[in-house]
Order: sequence, then structure tokens, then C-alpha cells
Amino acid sequence: MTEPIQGLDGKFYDLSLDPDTDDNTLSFIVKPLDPPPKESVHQETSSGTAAVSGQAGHPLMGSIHKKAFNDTAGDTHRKTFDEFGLPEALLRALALLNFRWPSRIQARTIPILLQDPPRNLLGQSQSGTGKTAAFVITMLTRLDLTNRSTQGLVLAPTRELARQIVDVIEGLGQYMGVKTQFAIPAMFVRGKEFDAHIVVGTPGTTLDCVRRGQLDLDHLKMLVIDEADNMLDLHGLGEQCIRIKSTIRHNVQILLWSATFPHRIVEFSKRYAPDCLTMTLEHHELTVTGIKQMYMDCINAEAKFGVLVQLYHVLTIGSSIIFVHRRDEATRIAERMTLEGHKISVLHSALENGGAARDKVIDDFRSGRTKVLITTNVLARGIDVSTVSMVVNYDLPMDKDKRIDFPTYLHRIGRTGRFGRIGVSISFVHDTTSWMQLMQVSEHFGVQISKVPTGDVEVSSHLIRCDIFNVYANLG
Ligand SMILES: Nc1ncnc2c1ncn2[C@@H]1O[C@H](COP(=O)(O)OP(=O)(O)OP(=O)(O)O)[C@@H](O)[C@H]1O
Repeated sequence: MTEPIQGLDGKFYDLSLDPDTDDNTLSFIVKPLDPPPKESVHQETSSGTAAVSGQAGHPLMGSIHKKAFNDTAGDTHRKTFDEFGLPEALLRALALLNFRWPSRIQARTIPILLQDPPRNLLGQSQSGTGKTAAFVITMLTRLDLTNRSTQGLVLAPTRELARQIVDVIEGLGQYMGVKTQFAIPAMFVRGKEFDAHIVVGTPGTTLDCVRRGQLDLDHLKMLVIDEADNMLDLHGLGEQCIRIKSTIRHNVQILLWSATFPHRIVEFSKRYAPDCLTMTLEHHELTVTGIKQMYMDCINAEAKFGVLVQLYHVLTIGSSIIFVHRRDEATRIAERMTLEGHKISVLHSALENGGAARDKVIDDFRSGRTKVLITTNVLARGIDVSTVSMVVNYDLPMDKDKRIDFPTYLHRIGRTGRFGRIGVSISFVHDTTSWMQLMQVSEHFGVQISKVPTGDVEVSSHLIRCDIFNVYANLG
């Protein structure tokens, strides 16, 4: 048995994570130790229920249910989707998908985005708080689905995110007869005109399709740019997004979304989406309460791999993502982890094969066929896999000037702790520079990043479990 953990209630528990999480819960085995309670422990919170229950003397199954708290909660008066005047077919799909209440960003944006005349928006909210459904619900409500012209265009930075967005549109639009198409490499027929209500694409391929006359945007009503701070960055995809915008009418409603909007991008974004309503957050509001941030101090860069192996020996924790800086490093670590007996997937942009290889990797990970995914920043943004309960920053994210990249840190750790779940992020530091960079992260976002010792396997395991437990105990 592992070392007991003292909960905030003063009692002692043995806690281990249960990897068999379902879509709605992160579960763990909790065994009360001192003394075994006669009745179940049941803790009601103001915004949901966190329960540890079971019979005395038996291992107990505790779980954090999908519940709205913190960033995902609506405002004081909790609105319902029924109040937004949505089509009946959409309400049916929301009910089927178990979307019972809108999250805060959904409650704030959907009603105003549905008003006439349509307003542009720059919308920011923490990772995993339901921005995708916010724009998909708006789009499905606004479009005339009896007309087969392309009325909605969604641009995303990667094929994985574009595929995920189409899944959300098809899920929410399943009773509405909505047709979607991709404008991503190898996912459309060259020379054939697009005839879908909504096209979801990456900027380069979308622009290509518009220029070839395959994609007609004359009837466009709504343009959504997901991960907009990244997409409008002139060092990246900004130029292509500007060109796409120059082909559309000026009364098209433009929605820009992201969890991060650095100041330098906000001004440009406001020019891209003129007169937009702006919902932004301060640095210290950006972190998600359910994500416990930690770090491990490695003696040097070479020692990091040993620490990683040690970490995976003591924790079997649902699914996890390991972020590294370089593609060759991702492959190298994957090979070594495989030799250690782990089932590993690797995804980076050099993995092409017309996209099929990338699609298989992410599909295997999503379905739980693989539990550990090693990747680069290509998957730092947007990807929503609810079973991910740990993110490892094997290397800290750097910008092109070799400074710590705050937005990417936030997006990476945001692959866990989604929509009210709890998760852990562990960043590796290996010298004074990386340690100072992590302290800058802590200061920038106003969060505590606690140290997990690397020497003693049992102690590190215990401390991580202890921290997770306290996040759990503090919920609500
Ligand atoms: N109202 C709701 N009720 C229940 N679940 C929801 C609701 N809205 C969204 N979700 C779920 O929350 C999860 C996170 O949503 P989503 O991926 O849209 O977050 P996001 O804010 O776009 O995150 P990121 O900034 O990382 O891109 C998804 O699994 C989605 O199905």
C-alpha cells in the first residue's frame, strides 16, 4: 500500500488514480484509513457534487463528475439553452450530448451573437470551457440550411483541430441536416466545387480553394477564426487569413476565439473584426483551477529521460501527453519509452503521408487505444480529449527569440482539466535558465507551481497524489 494522504477533513486516505475513466469522470480509488468510516462521506458543493462514497472497509471509488464549477459555470442566474431561442433540432442534440447548462462563455456570447444586426466578436475564455460549442451553436442557428451555399467558414491552425470542429458541428447539427466539408490537405476533391453549408479548413488550403474558384464565399454569413491569436500572428498564418478576409463581403459576421490574446494581437484582431465586442481576460484569470501545476528538477538535460521513465513507473494516470520542442526528440523519446514497455504514439508535422498517418495517431489516442502521446506544439492548441489527466512539458515552450512562450504553456497544460475535470501538469527543468523561466510562468499567471522531488520514487508519487487529492478536496 502507498503512503496515506491526509485530506483537508483531517482524516487519512489511500488514493490511487483509476485509469478506467469514462467520458464524464476522472475516477480514483480512495480507501479511508483512519478510522474506516461507517457511513459514506458525501460532500455537497455549491456548484455540483464531489462524492467519496462506499462501504466501510472496502476500497472506495471516488470520482469527480462532469460538473460546472469555476470557469465552466454560468453566471449567478444560471441560464439554460432553452432561453436562447435555439431551433428545436439543436436543443434535441444538446440534450442528447448531455449539454445541460451553457458554460459562462456560452451564456455570455450566444445571446448577443444571435442578435440582429450581427456583431463581430473577440472572445476569450480559459482552455476547455466550451468555446467551440459557443460558435457552433451560433452558426447552426444563424444559417439557412434550406440553402446549399456555403454560409459558414471556420479556420483552424491544424488538421486535427479542423477534424475535431467538424465532429462538434456534426454532433450538434445531427438533427438539422447540416452538411460540412473540409478544406484541409487530402480531404477534398480537387476541381469539384464545395457545396456544404459549413466549410472547416486550414488557412493555406482554404485560400487555395478560393483562388481556384472551387470555394465560393459570396453567400458567406459567418467567418470563425479559432485560435485567433495564433492564426492572426503575422509571423505565422496571419497573411493567409488576411487574404481570405479580403475575398468576403464586409457584412459577414467575424468571430475570433482563443484562450490567449497577447496585447500585440488584440489591436490587430480588432482591425480584422471591426467594431467587435471584446471579451478578454487578465493574465491571472487564465489558469484553470482544476489543473494542478507542478515541476520536477532534473540534474541536467540528459537526466530528463530517466525522470520521465520514473514518473511513468509510479503513475498510471488515464491518458497523458508529453510535449517536446523538436520533432526528432519526439521520435527519440518515443523509441526509448517503447523499449521501456509503454504503448506510445507520436504526432508531429513531419508525419505526413497525406495526413492519414496523423489521423490514425490522434484517432488511436482519442479512443484510448494508445494512452501516451508524444508531440510537439502542433497539438498544443484546441485538442479536446477528456481522458487526458496529465500533461508533461519535457521541454518548456520557447518562442522564436528563445524566451518562454506563455500562451503556448497555457494551451499545452490546457489539454487536461477540461470542462470541470481535474488534471496535472508537470514541467521538467534542468538548469538555472529553465528554472527561472518556469518561475516567470508562475509570476505571469499568478499561480503556484509546486516542486515534486525526483530522488525518491515513492515520495514523488505520494506528493503528486497528495496534490491531486487537495485539488479534488478544494473543488467547488
Ligand atoms: N455546455 C456544455 N455542457 C457540457 N459539456 C460541454 C459544454 N460545452 C462544451 N462542453 C464540452 O467541453 C469540452 C471542452 O470544450 P471546447 O473544446 O470547446 O473548449 P475550448 O474552450 O474551445 O478549449 P480550448 O481553448 O482548449 O480550445 C468538450 O469536450 C465539449 O464537448
